Amino acid sequence: MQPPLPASSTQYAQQLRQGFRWLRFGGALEAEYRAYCGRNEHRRVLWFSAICLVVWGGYSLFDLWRIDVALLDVRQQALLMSLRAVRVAVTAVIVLTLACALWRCPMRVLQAVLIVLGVTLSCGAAFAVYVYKVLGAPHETAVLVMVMLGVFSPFAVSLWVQLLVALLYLACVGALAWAAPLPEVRAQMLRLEVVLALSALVFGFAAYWREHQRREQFLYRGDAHWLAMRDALTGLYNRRMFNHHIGQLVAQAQREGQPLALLLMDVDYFKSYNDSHGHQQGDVVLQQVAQVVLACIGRPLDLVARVGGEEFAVLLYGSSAEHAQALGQSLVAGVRQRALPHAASPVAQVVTVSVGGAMLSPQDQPRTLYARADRMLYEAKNGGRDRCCWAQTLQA
Ligand SMILES: Nc1nc2c(ncn2[C@@H]2O[C@H](COP(=O)(O)OP(=O)(O)OP(=O)(O)O)[C@@H](O)[C@H]2O)c(=O)[nH]1
Repeated sequence: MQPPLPASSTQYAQQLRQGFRWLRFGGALEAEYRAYCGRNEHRRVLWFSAICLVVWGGYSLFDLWRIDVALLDVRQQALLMSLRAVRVAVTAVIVLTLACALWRCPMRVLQAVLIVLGVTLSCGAAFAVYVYKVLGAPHETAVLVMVMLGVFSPFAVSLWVQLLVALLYLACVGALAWAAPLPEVRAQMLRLEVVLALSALVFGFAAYWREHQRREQFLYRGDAHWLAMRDALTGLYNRRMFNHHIGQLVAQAQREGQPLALLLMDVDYFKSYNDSHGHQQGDVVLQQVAQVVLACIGRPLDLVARVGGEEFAVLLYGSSAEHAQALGQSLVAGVRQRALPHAASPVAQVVTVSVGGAMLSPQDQPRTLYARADRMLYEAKNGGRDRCCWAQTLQA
């Protein structure tokens, strides 16, 4: 359980200070951001592809109804058939995207399908305009700007991928202009190319700021979340998180019949240390002590918190009494071995700690377990400090 957050507060704050104008974070933050973005993507893509299906399907049905094949010559009929084949292919890609979102397929697959959808949908729409122009049928070029909106809407892909799709789209319109059999069709496709290039610029700019804002929100949220859960000096959990976890772990241990140990640790004569070495140096000692504790625990469910000024708590889930007692001794020895000079301490010439520990009993509440460990801590203090005392009985 320690630490559950991959990045530290300073990493979020540092990235905010550094900026991210290329829409990319450094180190592990980028992976964390992508995982954060991926949480609700399936639902968004589901809605997006459902809307695409309605719009694209609606236009396809409308075209089936309005164009009379009998009035076309053989070449025109072949062109219309190829458009219908394109319409079916695009509809299939939309349905595939819908299915991927519905069955919550892996993000990588969803992203790949969205790219294919972006390319086929936009190029399919450009091809439709081309065919109508060649057939002399009326068409609405504004639909293509809507397609551009569709290219820049999907949330699951980055802006760079969206721009790539837009470029492919523009290349497709350019190719159609080049292949156009009539000069007026070519001119129409070239005009379209200019309109689309301008709209890609506008939509791309808007998409840039949307992603920039999203990334900024992620960093602020990450920083605030980290600070709400952690002690800023040591990076350990704070008292609030400790209270939350002890309640959960006590309930879980009692439900599953697992042992749970609580150790409370307090730096000895810390007031004298601050008085003689200064508060800043005192802060360094607290950080060193936190490192000792972190070095001593290693199992995934072990939890360490700074629960007071110079007081730390360790929760060991599933740990035997022997293991917990040995760990208490290691904490005392570990801090002593750091050999942090403490000339004002009557116990030793170095910083020492006292530890009190207790095992959870079946009738315990979080507060009774805490009270028992706290009594042991006082016993360790009264017994001369620089030691670990353990509750002999399970009763509070
Ligand atoms: N440097 C520093 N000091 C702190 C911090 N939080 C609390 N303290 C100090 O910790 C000291 C705790 O003193 P006491 O509670 O009297 O305990 P003690 O001097 O360690 O004595 P014993 O616990 O009986 O051994 C106080 O002087 C606080 O000002 C902190 O974040 N940094």
